[in-house]
Amino acid sequence: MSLLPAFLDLRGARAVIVGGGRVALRRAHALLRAGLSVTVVAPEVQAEFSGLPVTVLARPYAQGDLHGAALVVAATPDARVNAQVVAEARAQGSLVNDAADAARGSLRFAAVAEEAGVQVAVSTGRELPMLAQALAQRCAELLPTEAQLGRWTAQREAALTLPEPQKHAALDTLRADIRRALGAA
Ligand SMILES: C[C@@]1(CC(=O)O)c2cc3[nH]c(cc4nc(cc5[nH]c(cc(n2)[C@H]1CCC(=O)O)[C@@](C)(CC(=O)O)[C@@H]5CCC(=O)O)C(CC(=O)O)=C4CCC(=O)O)c(CCC(=O)O)c3CC(=O)O
Ligand SMILES: NC(=O)C1=CN([C@@H]2O[C@H](COP(=O)(O)OP(=O)(O)OC[C@H]3O[C@@H](n4cnc5c(N)ncnc54)[C@H](O)[C@@H]3O)[C@@H](O)[C@H]2O)C=CC1
Repeated sequence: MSLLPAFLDLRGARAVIVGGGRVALRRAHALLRAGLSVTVVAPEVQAEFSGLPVTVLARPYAQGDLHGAALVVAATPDARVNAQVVAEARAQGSLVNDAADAARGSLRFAAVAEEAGVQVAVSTGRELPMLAQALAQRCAELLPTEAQLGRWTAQREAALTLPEPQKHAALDTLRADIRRALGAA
Protein backbone atom coordinates (compact mmCIF):
# COMPACT_ATOMS: atom_id res chain seq x y z
CA MET A 1 0.00 0.00 0.00
CA SER A 2 1.17 3.53 -0.69
CA LEU A 3 -0.08 6.99 0.23
CA LEU A 4 -2.33 8.98 -2.11
CA PRO A 5 -0.17 11.62 -3.83
CA ALA A 6 -2.41 14.66 -4.26
CA PHE A 7 -2.27 18.46 -4.13
CA LEU A 8 -5.02 20.02 -2.05
CA ASP A 9 -6.57 23.42 -2.69
CA LEU A 10 -7.42 24.52 0.85
CA ARG A 11 -7.35 28.28 0.33
CA GLY A 12 -9.44 29.98 2.99
CA ALA A 13 -9.89 26.82 5.06
CA ARG A 14 -9.18 26.87 8.77
CA ALA A 15 -6.13 25.07 10.18
CA VAL A 16 -5.28 24.57 13.85
CA ILE A 17 -1.72 23.82 14.95
CA VAL A 18 -1.37 22.52 18.50
CA GLY A 19 2.15 23.36 19.69
CA GLY A 20 4.21 26.44 18.96
CA GLY A 21 7.77 25.15 18.59
CA ARG A 22 10.15 24.76 15.63
CA VAL A 23 8.07 22.09 13.94
CA ALA A 24 4.85 24.09 14.41
CA LEU A 25 6.59 27.09 12.84
CA ARG A 26 7.59 25.06 9.77
CA ARG A 27 4.03 23.75 9.44
CA ALA A 28 2.63 27.30 9.85
CA HIS A 29 4.78 28.55 6.96
CA ALA A 30 3.64 25.67 4.73
CA LEU A 31 -0.05 26.22 5.58
CA LEU A 32 0.13 30.01 5.11
CA ARG A 33 1.83 29.56 1.71
CA ALA A 34 -1.15 27.40 0.72
CA GLY A 35 -3.59 30.12 1.80
CA LEU A 36 -5.07 28.53 4.91
CA SER A 37 -6.15 30.58 7.88
CA VAL A 38 -4.00 29.42 10.79
CA THR A 39 -4.64 29.30 14.54
CA VAL A 40 -1.88 28.18 16.91
CA VAL A 41 -2.69 26.80 20.37
CA ALA A 42 0.30 26.60 22.74
CA PRO A 43 1.28 28.00 26.13
CA GLU A 44 4.57 29.25 24.66
CA VAL A 45 5.30 30.00 21.01
CA GLN A 46 8.53 30.68 19.12
CA ALA A 47 9.21 34.42 18.76
CA GLU A 48 8.96 34.20 14.93
CA PHE A 49 5.21 33.61 15.22
CA SER A 50 4.70 37.28 16.11
CA GLY A 51 5.67 38.20 12.55
CA LEU A 52 3.16 35.82 10.95
CA PRO A 53 -0.53 36.39 10.17
CA VAL A 54 -1.70 33.69 12.58
CA THR A 55 -4.03 33.74 15.58
CA VAL A 56 -2.25 32.57 18.72
CA LEU A 57 -4.17 31.14 21.69
CA ALA A 58 -1.54 31.23 24.44
CA ARG A 59 -2.66 28.26 26.51
CA PRO A 60 -2.56 24.46 26.52
CA TYR A 61 -4.80 22.56 24.11
CA ALA A 62 -8.35 21.85 25.27
CA GLN A 63 -11.01 19.64 23.74
CA GLY A 64 -13.06 21.73 21.27
CA ASP A 65 -10.11 23.81 20.01
CA LEU A 66 -10.25 22.05 16.64
CA HIS A 67 -13.84 23.00 15.92
CA GLY A 68 -14.28 23.96 12.27
CA ALA A 69 -10.72 23.06 11.28
CA ALA A 70 -10.30 21.32 7.92
CA LEU A 71 -6.70 20.51 8.80
CA VAL A 72 -5.03 19.91 12.16
CA VAL A 73 -1.41 19.52 13.24
CA ALA A 74 -0.37 17.95 16.54
CA ALA A 75 3.15 19.21 17.28
CA THR A 76 3.68 19.10 21.03
CA PRO A 77 6.42 17.02 22.70
CA ASP A 78 3.71 15.29 24.76
CA ALA A 79 2.56 12.08 23.06
CA ARG A 80 -0.63 12.00 25.16
CA VAL A 81 -1.65 15.48 24.06
CA ASN A 82 -0.82 14.69 20.43
CA ALA A 83 -2.97 11.54 20.67
CA GLN A 84 -5.93 13.56 22.03
CA VAL A 85 -5.55 16.06 19.20
CA VAL A 86 -5.43 13.28 16.61
CA ALA A 87 -8.53 11.64 18.15
CA GLU A 88 -10.55 14.88 18.16
CA ALA A 89 -9.49 15.68 14.61
CA ARG A 90 -10.37 12.22 13.33
CA ALA A 91 -13.74 12.27 15.13
CA GLN A 92 -14.73 15.45 13.28
CA GLY A 93 -13.34 14.26 9.94
CA SER A 94 -10.39 16.67 9.66
CA LEU A 95 -7.10 15.86 8.00
CA VAL A 96 -4.51 15.51 10.74
CA ASN A 97 -0.71 15.37 11.00
CA ASP A 98 1.00 14.02 14.11
CA ALA A 99 4.48 15.54 13.87
CA ALA A 100 6.01 13.01 16.26
CA ASP A 101 4.33 9.89 14.87
CA ALA A 102 3.27 10.32 11.26
CA ALA A 103 1.64 6.89 11.04
CA ARG A 104 -0.99 7.98 13.55
CA GLY A 105 -2.21 10.87 11.42
CA SER A 106 -3.83 10.96 7.98
CA LEU A 107 -1.52 13.55 6.47
CA ARG A 108 2.24 13.76 6.08
CA PHE A 109 4.18 16.80 5.06
CA ALA A 110 6.50 16.58 2.09
CA ALA A 111 9.84 18.10 1.22
CA VAL A 112 9.07 20.51 -1.63
CA ALA A 113 10.85 22.00 -4.61
CA GLU A 114 8.92 24.92 -6.10
CA GLU A 115 9.28 27.43 -8.90
CA ALA A 116 6.51 29.58 -10.38
CA GLY A 117 3.70 27.23 -9.38
CA VAL A 118 5.46 24.01 -10.37
CA GLN A 119 5.73 21.90 -7.24
CA VAL A 120 7.57 18.62 -6.73
CA ALA A 121 6.69 17.09 -3.37
CA VAL A 122 8.64 14.15 -1.98
CA SER A 123 7.49 11.63 0.58
CA THR A 124 9.67 8.68 1.52
CA GLY A 125 6.75 6.66 2.88
CA ARG A 126 8.69 6.40 6.11
CA GLU A 127 10.38 8.82 8.47
CA LEU A 128 13.51 9.74 6.54
CA PRO A 129 13.30 13.52 6.17
CA MET A 130 16.93 13.89 5.13
CA LEU A 131 16.31 11.68 2.07
CA ALA A 132 13.12 13.62 1.23
CA GLN A 133 15.07 16.91 1.48
CA ALA A 134 17.97 15.65 -0.66
CA LEU A 135 15.60 14.41 -3.36
CA ALA A 136 13.66 17.69 -3.35
CA GLN A 137 16.93 19.61 -3.66
CA ARG A 138 17.94 17.60 -6.74
CA CYS A 139 14.48 18.23 -8.24
CA ALA A 140 14.84 21.96 -7.57
CA GLU A 141 17.92 21.98 -9.81
CA LEU A 142 15.76 20.66 -12.68
CA LEU A 143 12.87 23.10 -12.38
CA PRO A 144 12.44 25.42 -15.38
CA THR A 145 12.48 29.19 -14.92
CA GLU A 146 9.29 31.23 -14.98
CA ALA A 147 10.25 32.61 -18.41
CA GLN A 148 10.77 29.10 -19.81
CA LEU A 149 7.43 27.98 -18.33
CA GLY A 150 5.74 30.95 -19.98
CA ARG A 151 7.20 30.04 -23.38
CA TRP A 152 6.21 26.37 -23.12
CA THR A 153 2.68 27.24 -21.94
CA ALA A 154 2.23 29.68 -24.85
CA GLN A 155 3.62 27.07 -27.28
CA ARG A 156 1.12 24.48 -26.02
CA GLU A 157 -1.81 26.89 -26.23
CA ALA A 158 -0.83 27.84 -29.79
CA ALA A 159 -0.53 24.15 -30.73
CA LEU A 160 -4.03 23.44 -29.41
CA THR A 161 -5.51 25.94 -31.89
CA LEU A 162 -4.01 24.11 -34.92
CA PRO A 163 -5.95 21.59 -37.01
CA GLU A 164 -4.75 17.96 -37.12
CA PRO A 165 -2.23 16.70 -38.07
CA GLN A 166 -0.29 19.95 -37.36
CA LYS A 167 -1.60 20.00 -33.78
CA HIS A 168 -0.26 16.54 -33.05
CA ALA A 169 3.12 17.39 -34.61
CA ALA A 170 3.42 20.67 -32.66
CA LEU A 171 2.60 18.92 -29.36
CA ASP A 172 5.15 16.18 -30.14
CA THR A 173 7.81 18.84 -30.81
CA LEU A 174 7.01 20.61 -27.54
CA ARG A 175 7.09 17.31 -25.63
CA ALA A 176 10.52 16.51 -27.12
CA ASP A 177 11.83 20.04 -26.32
CA ILE A 178 10.70 19.75 -22.70
CA ARG A 179 12.14 16.26 -22.26
CA ARG A 180 15.45 17.36 -23.77
CA ALA A 181 15.61 20.45 -21.51
CA LEU A 182 15.10 18.24 -18.45
CA GLY A 183 17.45 15.50 -19.60
CA ALA A 184 14.62 12.94 -19.71
CA ALA A 185 15.15 10.09 -22.18
C1 LIG B 1 7.22 11.81 9.13
C2 LIG B 1 7.60 13.28 9.02
C3 LIG B 1 6.53 14.16 9.60
C4 LIG B 1 5.21 14.26 8.93
O1 LIG B 1 5.08 14.89 7.89
O2 LIG B 1 4.23 13.75 9.48
C5 LIG B 1 8.86 13.68 9.75
C6 LIG B 1 9.25 13.19 10.97
C7 LIG B 1 10.39 13.52 11.72
N1 LIG B 1 11.31 14.47 11.37
C8 LIG B 1 12.28 14.57 12.34
C9 LIG B 1 13.34 15.50 12.36
C10 LIG B 1 13.54 16.59 11.50
N2 LIG B 1 12.81 16.84 10.35
C11 LIG B 1 13.29 17.98 9.79
C12 LIG B 1 12.78 18.57 8.61
C13 LIG B 1 11.73 18.12 7.82
N3 LIG B 1 10.96 17.03 8.06
C14 LIG B 1 10.04 16.88 7.10
C15 LIG B 1 9.11 15.85 7.01
C16 LIG B 1 8.89 14.82 7.87
N4 LIG B 1 9.50 14.66 9.07
C17 LIG B 1 7.92 13.71 7.60
C18 LIG B 1 8.57 12.58 6.82
C19 LIG B 1 9.10 12.99 5.49
C20 LIG B 1 9.58 11.83 4.69
O3 LIG B 1 10.50 11.11 5.09
O4 LIG B 1 9.00 11.59 3.63
C21 LIG B 1 10.16 17.93 6.05
C22 LIG B 1 10.60 17.27 4.74
C23 LIG B 1 8.88 18.72 5.80
C24 LIG B 1 8.37 19.47 6.99
O5 LIG B 1 8.46 19.01 8.11
O6 LIG B 1 7.83 20.55 6.74
C25 LIG B 1 11.20 18.87 6.67
C26 LIG B 1 12.13 19.59 5.73
C27 LIG B 1 11.53 20.95 5.43
C28 LIG B 1 12.38 21.81 4.58
O7 LIG B 1 13.48 21.46 4.20
O8 LIG B 1 11.87 22.90 4.25
C29 LIG B 1 14.34 18.52 10.59
C30 LIG B 1 15.03 19.84 10.34
C31 LIG B 1 16.07 19.79 9.32
O9 LIG B 1 16.42 18.75 8.78
O10 LIG B 1 16.56 20.91 9.08
C32 LIG B 1 14.49 17.65 11.68
C33 LIG B 1 15.45 17.81 12.86
C34 LIG B 1 16.75 17.14 12.55
C35 LIG B 1 16.61 15.66 12.59
O11 LIG B 1 16.34 15.12 13.67
O12 LIG B 1 16.76 15.06 11.52
C36 LIG B 1 11.97 13.62 13.35
C37 LIG B 1 12.81 13.37 14.58
C38 LIG B 1 12.16 14.15 15.73
C39 LIG B 1 12.79 13.94 17.05
O13 LIG B 1 13.87 14.48 17.27
O14 LIG B 1 12.16 13.20 17.84
C40 LIG B 1 10.77 13.00 12.98
C41 LIG B 1 9.95 12.01 13.74
C42 LIG B 1 10.52 10.64 13.68
O15 LIG B 1 11.37 10.35 12.86
O16 LIG B 1 10.02 9.87 14.50
N1 LIG C 1 8.00 16.18 11.92
C1 LIG C 1 9.15 16.72 12.10
O1 LIG C 1 9.77 17.18 11.17
C2 LIG C 1 9.72 16.78 13.49
C3 LIG C 1 8.96 16.33 14.55
N2 LIG C 1 9.42 16.48 15.81
C4 LIG C 1 8.47 16.09 16.87
O2 LIG C 1 7.54 17.20 17.02
C5 LIG C 1 7.39 17.55 18.39
C6 LIG C 1 7.55 19.06 18.57
O3 LIG C 1 8.88 19.39 18.23
P1 LIG C 1 9.42 20.90 18.38
O4 LIG C 1 8.58 21.83 17.62
O5 LIG C 1 10.88 20.83 18.09
O6 LIG C 1 9.20 21.12 19.95
P2 LIG C 1 9.42 22.43 20.85
O7 LIG C 1 9.87 21.94 22.15
O8 LIG C 1 10.21 23.44 20.10
O9 LIG C 1 7.93 23.02 21.01
C7 LIG C 1 6.93 22.34 21.68
C8 LIG C 1 5.71 23.23 21.69
O10 LIG C 1 4.60 22.49 22.23
C9 LIG C 1 3.89 23.35 23.12
N3 LIG C 1 3.09 22.54 24.04
C10 LIG C 1 3.51 21.75 25.05
N4 LIG C 1 2.44 21.22 25.69
C11 LIG C 1 1.33 21.68 25.06
C12 LIG C 1 -0.06 21.48 25.25
N5 LIG C 1 -0.53 20.68 26.22
N6 LIG C 1 -0.91 22.11 24.42
C13 LIG C 1 -0.46 22.92 23.41
N7 LIG C 1 0.86 23.13 23.20
C14 LIG C 1 1.74 22.51 24.00
C15 LIG C 1 4.97 24.18 23.76
O11 LIG C 1 4.43 25.35 24.37
C16 LIG C 1 5.84 24.48 22.57
O12 LIG C 1 5.32 25.58 21.86
C17 LIG C 1 8.47 16.75 19.15
O13 LIG C 1 7.80 15.95 20.09
C18 LIG C 1 9.16 15.86 18.15
O14 LIG C 1 8.89 14.50 18.48
C19 LIG C 1 10.63 17.05 16.05
C20 LIG C 1 11.45 17.48 15.03
C21 LIG C 1 11.03 17.37 13.68
